[in-house]
Amino acid sequence: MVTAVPSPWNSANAVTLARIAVVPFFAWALLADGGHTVTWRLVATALFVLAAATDRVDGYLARKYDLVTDLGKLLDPIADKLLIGAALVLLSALGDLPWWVTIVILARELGITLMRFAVLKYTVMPASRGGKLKTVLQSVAISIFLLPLDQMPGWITVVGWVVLSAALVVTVVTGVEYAYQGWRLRRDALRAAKTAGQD
Ligand SMILES: O=P(O)(O)OC[C@H](O)CO
Repeated sequence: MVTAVPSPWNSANAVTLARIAVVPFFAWALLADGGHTVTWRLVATALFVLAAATDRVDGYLARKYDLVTDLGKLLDPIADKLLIGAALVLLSALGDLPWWVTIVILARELGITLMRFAVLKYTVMPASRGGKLKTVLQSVAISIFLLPLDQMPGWITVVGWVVLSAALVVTVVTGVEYAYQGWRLRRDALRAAKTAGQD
């Protein structure tokens, strides 16, 4: 029996592309009026939450309607990184998040993205369960830091830091796991090529 290969131009990937399309609007709302007015911060938070929530929708559509494609596996983490990266850089630029947090997270995300492209000749490395958990934790933490925290009870900032700390731990741990997985893929491919050369 021949199994039909889904087209990469499907509804799941369209949702992923829509997530990328929201990024400039989110950035514009966050920076509007100097970046610290309550209304615009709430608009930016709403846009971010909406876009971040689509991360569940594209995965659901892909699995339910057999729309899992290599393009989707590659594009989904990139869309998340663009949204989360924009939020982190802008929050740090506005003085609402320490730069070291943004640098640690972006270094991991950029490194893993480069590695995903480097191992493409062997396989497409999809998001792991840990990677998905990391994105959820990062998104929840960022949603809290996007809020006009100076106008809100102090405990919300404390919750934000607790979630962000958990996000940082999972970010680093899954980064190391992916790096190990990538290294093993390359090692096994080199071994196989060497064995084939000896035959
Ligand atoms: O940790 P990554 O790079 O696999 O990214 C995970 C995705 O953002 C989950 O949707």
